[in-house]
Amino acid sequence: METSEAEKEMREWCVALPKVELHAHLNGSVRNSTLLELAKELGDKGVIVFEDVKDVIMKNDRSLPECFRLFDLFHILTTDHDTVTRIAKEVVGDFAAENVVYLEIRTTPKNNEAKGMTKRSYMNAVVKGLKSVEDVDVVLFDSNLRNDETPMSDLSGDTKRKKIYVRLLLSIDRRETTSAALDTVNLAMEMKDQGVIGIDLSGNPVVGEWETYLPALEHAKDLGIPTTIHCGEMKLELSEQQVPNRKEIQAMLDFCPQRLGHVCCLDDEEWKKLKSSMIPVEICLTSNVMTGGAPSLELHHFADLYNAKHPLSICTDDSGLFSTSLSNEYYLVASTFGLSKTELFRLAQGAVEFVFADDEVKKSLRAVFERAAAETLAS
Ligand SMILES: CNc1ncnc2c1ncn2[C@@H]1O[C@H](COP(=O)(O)O)[C@@H](O)[C@H]1O
Ligand SMILES: [Zn+2]
Repeated sequence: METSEAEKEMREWCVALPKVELHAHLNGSVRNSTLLELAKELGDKGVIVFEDVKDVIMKNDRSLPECFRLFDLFHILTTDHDTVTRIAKEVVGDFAAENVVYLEIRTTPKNNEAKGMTKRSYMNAVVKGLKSVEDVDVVLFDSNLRNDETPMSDLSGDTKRKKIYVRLLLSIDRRETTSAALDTVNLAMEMKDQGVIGIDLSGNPVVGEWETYLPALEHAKDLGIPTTIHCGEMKLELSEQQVPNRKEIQAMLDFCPQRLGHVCCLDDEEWKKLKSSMIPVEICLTSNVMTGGAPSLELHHFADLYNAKHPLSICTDDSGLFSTSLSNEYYLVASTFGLSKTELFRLAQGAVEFVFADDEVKKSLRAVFERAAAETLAS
């Protein structure tokens, strides 16, 4: 009984904690209730069989290959302009509700001729969703920065409107060609004044080759667009695939992106290289354990990197797909690795330094954490 009271108090503390989310895929962050509603609509139209889809959505344990099959299904459910707008709006609302004060959402711009969709129109639909959030102040453009210093997260839980900075990263899917990847980078450049500030490389790690995306990532670098790369997310079982995988991890580290995602399966040399690089790592505990990138929470490489004082940020990856939240991920850090509230707070605060937004935003976020420190750490 006592434990559950303590757990409840800690969980509430993690919700109240101001947080920075740097690794969240739009289509992986959709609420299950929304997916079910969309599936029902398509079921009624005879496009899919609702009962089959329902079971897949509600299933909890998922291997990485299953995740990618599921994403193909999600994309059938979500990929029309109005639905993209809806999910973008909901996802921002959900993060803001748990006191995320700065959010980088990443999403793969999609061409879909049948729906009259281009990568640009897909992104316009995302931006429309971000602009249509009603209950929360969404700050989407740097030029919109206001000078007021209204606390964005209110730890005493009063009714002040929440405020959240939102920025967009455009993902290159590993299934894409060099030219499609280049299109995505050029689109990011075109949409710089609409909250797009970075490029991500993601998708099924057993698909595609580093050399295919490299020209696009180099192009981003030339244009001064920051990049984050999914790196070493899972062990490749087949021996003939282990070679390119090792080569790929090396190449990714050599590329020196601004951040790396996951880094679950590095060998000793690569760990050394990563640690000396000081490239910040986006840590996704639940995701890695559910997809097998990490053997268990207790054995997750978070502990090693944290003890080595490597720059880290705690992230959800796919909060919908893995039924988690950023507050829950912080709770798991505390309950698994025994971090104190002060250490947890410093971890959340530290992530401010790794955001892709400009210095003005960073300054404002630092102030949010400074203000929150006294109250949060006193309790
Ligand atoms: C679980 N670990 C993961 N590893 C690699 N890529 C992932 C991922 N989770 C999500 N994605 C990438 O994000 C897309 C869904 O969001 P968007 O359609 O872009 O909004 C997936 O199709 C995949 O490419
Ligand atoms: Zn990811």
